[in-house]
Amino acid sequence: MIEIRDLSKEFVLHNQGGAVIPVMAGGSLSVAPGECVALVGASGAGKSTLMRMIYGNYLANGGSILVGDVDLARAEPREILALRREVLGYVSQFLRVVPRVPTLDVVAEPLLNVGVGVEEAHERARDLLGRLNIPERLWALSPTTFSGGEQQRVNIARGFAHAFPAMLLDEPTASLDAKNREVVLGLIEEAKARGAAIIGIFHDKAARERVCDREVDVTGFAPKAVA
Ligand SMILES: Nc1ncnc2c1ncn2[C@@H]1O[C@H](COP(=O)(O)OP(=O)(O)OP(=O)(O)O)[C@@H](O)[C@H]1O
Repeated sequence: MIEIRDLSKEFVLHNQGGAVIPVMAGGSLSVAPGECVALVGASGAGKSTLMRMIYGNYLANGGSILVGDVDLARAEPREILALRREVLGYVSQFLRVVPRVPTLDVVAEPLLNVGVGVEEAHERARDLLGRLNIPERLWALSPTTFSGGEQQRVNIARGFAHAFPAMLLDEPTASLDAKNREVVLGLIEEAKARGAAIIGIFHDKAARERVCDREVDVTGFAPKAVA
């Protein structure tokens, strides 16, 4: 489902004399439906950079990143937007929303975007918000004033609303209490069981060991030392 081949990436710092920072050269990784792969490696190894390239936020310098039949290293912006709507989900660490939109609509929106009816979308949103212990009295309010933990859980509910065939998870259990951490691990397991291919960054080692099938150390994607 996700097939990365011979990926390379370097950053050029135009405001610092055009300094070139090579981050990746020859990275390859493949994730099958129903599989969860954890990206590991020391701070600065390139985990976030790889996730951003897969999501189409950073452009690769070489190689290919196939998600389904779209190559993110070459795709047009409209193809990337369609892929993000239908195929590739991304659960970031922080919620970013349009102000004044009620929480229930924030969570239901990804379903409405793929053509699910309002009733069904709201039903799924209510189910997720309930499971993630967001009190019902908050569902009609915008999450902008919610606590950090509540916003994170709304973000997770939104990220898991549509059954994306491929998902990127950036620290999905960070700073959650034990009860909600358990709910999120359950959502990840359900996504795997329905065939989602998942790539995640999990600093929570126990979570990683429970839901991930293998670890890939992105240090191995670093450019080999050049003389
Ligand atoms: N936008 C950018 N411009 C320039 N350099 C960048 C940019 N983003 C990342 N880098 C560099 O790429 C390298 C990899 O960074 P990245 O954030 O991907 O690491 P990481 O493995 O996710 O680290 P951490 O675990 O600390 O989040 C670092 O050397 C970083 O300085």
